Amino acid sequence: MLEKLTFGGWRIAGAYCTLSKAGVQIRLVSSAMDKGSNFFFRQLFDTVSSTYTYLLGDTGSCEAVLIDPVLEHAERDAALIRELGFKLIYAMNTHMHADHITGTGKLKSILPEMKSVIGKASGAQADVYLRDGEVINFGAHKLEATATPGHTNGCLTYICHEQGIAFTGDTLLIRGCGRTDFQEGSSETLYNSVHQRIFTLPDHYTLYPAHDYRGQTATTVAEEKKYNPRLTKSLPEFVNIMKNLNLPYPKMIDKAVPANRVCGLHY
Ligand SMILES: N[C@@H](CCC(=O)N[C@@H](CSS)C(=O)NCC(=O)O)C(=O)O
Ligand SMILES: [Fe+2]
Repeated sequence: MLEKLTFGGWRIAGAYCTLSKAGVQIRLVSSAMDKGSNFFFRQLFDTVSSTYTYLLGDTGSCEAVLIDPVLEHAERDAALIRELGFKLIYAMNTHMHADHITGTGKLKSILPEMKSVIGKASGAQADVYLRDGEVINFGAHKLEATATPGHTNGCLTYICHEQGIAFTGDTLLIRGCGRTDFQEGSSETLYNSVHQRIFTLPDHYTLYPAHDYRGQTATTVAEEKKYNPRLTKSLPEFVNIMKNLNLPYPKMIDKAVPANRVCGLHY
């Protein structure tokens, strides 16, 4: 339900996000990406796992989707969604995470009308399973699910062509990429996914990863094609780099993977 607040004759109304008085309307919700297309974008962060969660909305219909929510922030995310007057229709994961428990299960109990979404090849439970090329609609906007396996089998990149943006999960990180040494990791598969499905997008597309560990927020296809220190290399060089990353296992992996297999329903 859209909350309406009034003060001095002015009225604030939900995700239409207008301030109105005597026929005068001022738009409140704006976004760095708003090109007059009713597209709302907000990047949220979890400092513990360095995970980005993305809230996307259609300010005309008020329908919204959340990408990669984190369990510990389900209340924060639900409060923001309510404040802005959005109706969450999908909480989607880019893959079955190993470093944190997804917020989708808890969000379902707070906002029961929403559906959880994950790639069919992830092997995880959800309300909606996506395969390569399938599309999620929210209001007038679309996200295309593109299979980008390699970090895990079920990794999906969600692309919004109309805005020139893509959510790459852990497949492509800013000047990096997802590790390939656990779950169903395969360096060759990840390399091919990035080169065939992400680097073939237009150069200007902005890429939003599921994590960043160095304080960066976004990148572009052109930047990563030029500066990614792993993926600009040949396939054999890339495989060798990945073999020698020697990263410690994520602290939460033994709790997170079983919980995420049921989309965080039992946490
Ligand atoms: N230290 C963190 C885990 C960090 C980590 O392994 N990140 C993953 C993405 S989460 S599955 C990764 O792929 N990193 C690639 C890299 O090059 O850093 C923890 O303990 O949770
Ligand atoms: Fe991951």
